[in-house]
Amino acid sequence: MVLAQLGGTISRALQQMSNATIIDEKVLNDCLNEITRALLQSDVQFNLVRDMQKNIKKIVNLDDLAAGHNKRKIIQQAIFNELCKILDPGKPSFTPKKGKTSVIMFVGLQGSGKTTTCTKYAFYHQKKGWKPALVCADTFRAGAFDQLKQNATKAKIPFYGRFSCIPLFVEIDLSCNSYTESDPVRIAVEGVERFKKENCDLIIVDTSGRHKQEAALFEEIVKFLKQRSIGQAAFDQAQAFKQSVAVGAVIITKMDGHAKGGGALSARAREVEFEQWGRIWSWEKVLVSCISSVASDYGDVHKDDSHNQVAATKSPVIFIGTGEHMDEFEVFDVKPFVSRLLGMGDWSGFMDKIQEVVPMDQQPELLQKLSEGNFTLRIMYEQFQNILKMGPIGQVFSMLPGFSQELMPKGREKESQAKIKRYMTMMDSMTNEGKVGQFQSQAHERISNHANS
Ligand SMILES: Nc1nc2c(ncn2[C@@H]2O[C@H](COP(=O)(O)OP(=O)(O)OP(=O)(O)O)[C@@H](O)[C@H]2O)c(=O)[nH]1
Repeated sequence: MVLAQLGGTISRALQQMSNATIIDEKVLNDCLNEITRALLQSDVQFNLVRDMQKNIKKIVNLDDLAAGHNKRKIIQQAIFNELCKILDPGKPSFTPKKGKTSVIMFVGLQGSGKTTTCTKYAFYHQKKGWKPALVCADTFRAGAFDQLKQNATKAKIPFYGRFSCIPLFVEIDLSCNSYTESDPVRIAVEGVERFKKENCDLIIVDTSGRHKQEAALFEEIVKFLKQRSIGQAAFDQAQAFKQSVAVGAVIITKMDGHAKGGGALSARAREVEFEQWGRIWSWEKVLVSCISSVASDYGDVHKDDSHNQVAATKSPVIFIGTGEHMDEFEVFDVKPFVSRLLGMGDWSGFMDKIQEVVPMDQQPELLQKLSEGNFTLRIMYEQFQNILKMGPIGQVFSMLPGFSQELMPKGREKESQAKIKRYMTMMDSMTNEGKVGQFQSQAHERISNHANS
């Protein structure tokens, strides 16, 4: 993962600077040059990197810093702040409110990862106590409905959609309320209405991917907007949004693999096409655009395209996709992200994860047991379970200071996860065979022998 390499290189440059006996101009320049090289290799725009270097040199004027100043700390802080500046769109992101219905429509180019990300987004919120639902309005790609259905079923999230591969209007009554229909607008409207009645607070609509060059870009979604009888006033208002307001938020997908994600994340506002997004925006509030950080996904589209797309939306990045699995999905928040990138950890994210997996009502009980020295095999088993529930362990560990993603490539991460599962199975069979007592008394015996010797 290029981002892991970027983080590793920057941390190493900082470490080398910290190890120097005296911080002089040469040490500072070496450190900045190393960071600059790493950022450019990750596709961050040249101008941004050049400005960053200039700003840091302005802030860290070694001649002016009196003796006694902690130069290392000042340089580190300046680098941290400048990296945050590069990634910060300077605009708050859209945040849906729990308990209040929000309809979120996912848009993006073909293959950017919309269907996968819809489920990740729903799953993430479901774990936090939301009531999400998925609507598949992608009737263009055969298999899109099946893909969403499969993912939704796995995550136990209600879904609505229709098969597009079977001839029009042949209605097949399935238990999942899905039958054939090729009009995505109708499907989306029906799905949204249905889940509103069921009091879902996060209704996520997956749409079909569009190729950048298509003339009828998002035409069906605009139709959808009209059909929603929002009234002329609202429609006019929506027109007024044209170009000035685009999508509510952006999710960058495929930040794993060979993506040079730095560029996609740091893209700045620029006028580009997709003007229709402005109109779509006011329909039921929010559009989230999925943008792949892998520029080659778009075939003949220019390499720089992922930058342009983020820029086009002028919207903040809210999540990043880091793999094909449901839990390979991370909140994107500039400061914690930079902090993790530099191996400085993200304690608030870590605590958030812990609270997600250890139910609030069980936390005092667990603490009580631990404080009494009452650590049993059962507790250990439950904690292993919790670790697995927290998501990919590389993702979790990267929230701890000193951890570098480089240290845990995906293969090794899976290996560790598999080992934990093996230990759990062993513990399970020990419990079932009543061997726990035997094991514990053996362990006690060994401990007391050790203490006596
Ligand atoms: N490595 C990686 N693969 C991803 C990620 N997100 C999606 N994918 C993969 O990208 C491919 C396309 O994803 P889809 O979700 O089908 O994309 P889509 O935008 O819905 O596609 P269309 O509906 O055809 O436009 C699939 O093979 C996904 O598994 C990610 O974050 N990392």
